Amino acid sequence: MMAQYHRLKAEAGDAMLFYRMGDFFELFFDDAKAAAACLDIALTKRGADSGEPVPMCGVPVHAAEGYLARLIRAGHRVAIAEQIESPAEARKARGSKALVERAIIRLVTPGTLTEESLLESGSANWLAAVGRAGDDWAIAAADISTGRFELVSCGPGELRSELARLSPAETVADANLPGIATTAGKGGFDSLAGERALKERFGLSTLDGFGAPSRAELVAAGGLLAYLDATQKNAIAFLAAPRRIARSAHMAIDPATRDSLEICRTQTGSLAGSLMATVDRCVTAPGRRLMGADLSAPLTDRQAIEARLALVQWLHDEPLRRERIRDALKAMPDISRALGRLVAGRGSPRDLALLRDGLSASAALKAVLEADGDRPELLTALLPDLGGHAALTGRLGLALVESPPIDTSKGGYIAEGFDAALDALRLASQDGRRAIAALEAHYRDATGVSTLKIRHNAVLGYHIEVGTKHADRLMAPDSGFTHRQTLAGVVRFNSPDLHSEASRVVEAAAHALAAEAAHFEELGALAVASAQRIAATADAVARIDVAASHATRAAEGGWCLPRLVDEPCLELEGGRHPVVEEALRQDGERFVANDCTLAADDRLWLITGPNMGGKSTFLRQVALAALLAQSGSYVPAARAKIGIVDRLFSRVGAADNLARGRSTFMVEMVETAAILAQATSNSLVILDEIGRGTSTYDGLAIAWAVVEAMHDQVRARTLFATHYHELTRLADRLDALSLHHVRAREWKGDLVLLHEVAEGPADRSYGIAVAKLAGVPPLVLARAKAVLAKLEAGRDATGGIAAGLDDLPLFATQQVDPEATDPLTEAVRALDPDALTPREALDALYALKRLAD
Ligand SMILES: Nc1ncnc2c1ncn2[C@@H]1O[C@H](COP(=O)(O)OP(=O)(O)OP(=O)(O)O)[C@@H](O)[C@H]1O
Repeated sequence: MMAQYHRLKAEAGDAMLFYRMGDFFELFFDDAKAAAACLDIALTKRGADSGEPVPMCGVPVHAAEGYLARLIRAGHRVAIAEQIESPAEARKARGSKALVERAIIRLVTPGTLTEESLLESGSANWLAAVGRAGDDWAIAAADISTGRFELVSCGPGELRSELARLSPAETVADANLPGIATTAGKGGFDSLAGERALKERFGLSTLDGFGAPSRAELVAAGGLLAYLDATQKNAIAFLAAPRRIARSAHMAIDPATRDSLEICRTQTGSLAGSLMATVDRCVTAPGRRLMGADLSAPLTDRQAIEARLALVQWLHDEPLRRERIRDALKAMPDISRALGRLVAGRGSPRDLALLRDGLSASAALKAVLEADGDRPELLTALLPDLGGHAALTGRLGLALVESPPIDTSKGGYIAEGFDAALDALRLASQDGRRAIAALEAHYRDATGVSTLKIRHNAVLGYHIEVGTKHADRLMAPDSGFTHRQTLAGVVRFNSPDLHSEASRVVEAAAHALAAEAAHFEELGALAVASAQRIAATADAVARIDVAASHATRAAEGGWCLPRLVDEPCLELEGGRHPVVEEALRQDGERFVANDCTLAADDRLWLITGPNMGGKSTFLRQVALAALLAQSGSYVPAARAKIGIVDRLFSRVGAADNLARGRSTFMVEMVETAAILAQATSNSLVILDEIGRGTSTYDGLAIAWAVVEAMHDQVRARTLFATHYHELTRLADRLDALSLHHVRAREWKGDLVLLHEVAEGPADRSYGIAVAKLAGVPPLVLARAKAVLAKLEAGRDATGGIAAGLDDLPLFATQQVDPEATDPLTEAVRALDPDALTPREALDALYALKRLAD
């Protein structure tokens, strides 16, 4: 057995090996130690290997899923080694002491899960494979729990953003990718192998139907399919035809921006408090997953966005229609995941019932939608996908009981009346059970033992049981009973009549079970045959659910339909931050709405004002408005006009980020550099107190230069919040920059924050007033005031730290002029190598070196 174990363990590699022994999965050696610690189960010892006791632990097979979930969540991967023959078969084939043959039937990894209990219903579970061909990179991503399959090409700089959009449960690659956690792939990262695997998988002779994937995409797809084959073994993971996603089709949002805007998760990793949590009103699991995908990847194609918005508006403007449709949606179970399990061969009759109910519900939804004449285009396009399953639902409706069990071993999921032969078998088994009950009554009479019972267990099957003191009566040679077993307190017997009735029951039940299993297989195959169309239905339902959710949320919060335009502007009237607004409302406070009017000739807003004044909130609400609008949602504002944003950047100055324990200033500068390199004139950039993580002089200097570069070079719509009051001087020189501040007032010595964004610079900084608000002791406050007075007097006398900056040449004239020369260049140009002797050449070299020094 140990030899077999070691062979399987070698095949499992770094995955833990679940080794099936009867009713348990056993783990040995280091696997046992790691699993016992992670699962908090007993670590024992068994036998010896090379003279050492073998550490061991085990989990019962029927409860394995729960343990698997915990191991996967803790970052382990698990290989399942099953018995692939019964002990009887092993004995028959290889003698009485033969070892049962085992094989790894599946590698359970975070990116290849299909079980309900291992997955989050509200989010997709992506497995991503990264491929590369020369300078081109690509990601092939699959969620085999629902069959989604995407191919995305990207430049080397975009890889992280794309992975951040997908947020995969597992990423596989051929080699280590710096800064990205990956699992080693299982080969196949090769464009020819990829092409072959895709063709084979989808039964095609050419991939033109998939839009002729790029070489890098084929490399990625090859790696992905090889990994799926290696982990799923003989089961076929569910994959719909791949969708090629053009990188430019959605707003580029890099990982730092996603973190900072807390789109699907907060910075601490929770759903509560994220944008998703405040926006989501979906009533189906596929809808919730699509909502997450939409918010993670807002569109850039105006028409596509407007098509989504038209559907939302259609649902928003008619509350009764909306409620009718949401009611129909509520009846919809998660058919995508049920289908994923069935395709992978891990489905149950319960999954078939989910399909039956879900597909009937979608047909009902279709009827509700068709009752409305004037439909938006997107809905008309979705309608056909909602129906067309009548044959399948009809058959499932007849075949299955109302709510079938997940466990098939006891049968009972095929409905009465579906199969006459099955009904007859069930009847026979029932008759037999009734006959056994009659036999029990008869034996009680005949023996006079009123406590006599006919029982059933796995070892003896049906048997007669009496208390020890009555046993003698049945022991008599002519009693007609045969003794089987004596236990403390009871004695057990058999009889010819019982034996024949019991055989009838057992045989009929076994045949009934087999008949049910055959029906399950046939029905499963029927469902799997229409997998692609069922997946399309699930997608259509999800799209409608998302639109209904946006409509509901907009109606709840009084949000507006945004107008999208191509020119780079961003106008919000009465804009609000949805998450902060909700948090304030829970505390019974009111959110102060603010306007924003960025335009080509007023594209950089410099915002000053006291701490806690609402600068960060304002910045983020503008970014979120663009993100929501482009993902097809209404916007928390009274009016919104938004020029399509191609890339969104949000950076928070180092000091705000301290809790994350990085070398903060460095990170801030790296990220700022990325914005300066990547943002375009169609981007939206939010910079919150950039430069504050270093000394005042350095920080101001960097902030100053970044503002100039954003204004002159990048020309993106930019909101820049800062405490460096000195920056406001830039307004005199940069014509598309304007000054704004969050208002505050001091009233009877106390600071009142108004959270209103107004024009012009802040009159002063109020830092000490905020400190007072925070409860800094009066003595310290008094001292701070004295120090401040001294500093301000000094500043007034010298012009402050920014004195002289007004004389600085404009940023543009600071550029390196390619024509300008320096003495070293002139000296080099003056040399004529052909006219020099070796000795003169050496002298010239010394002269140049001196000049350089
Ligand atoms: N428009 C608003 N209406 C009502 N309350 C608001 C508004 N904006 C912000 N607040 C409240 O003020 C708090 C502080 O806001 P925010 O973090 O945006 O301030 P800040 O100016 O960026 O502060 P700091 O400079 O210290 O980072 C928020 O948590 C919120 O409770």
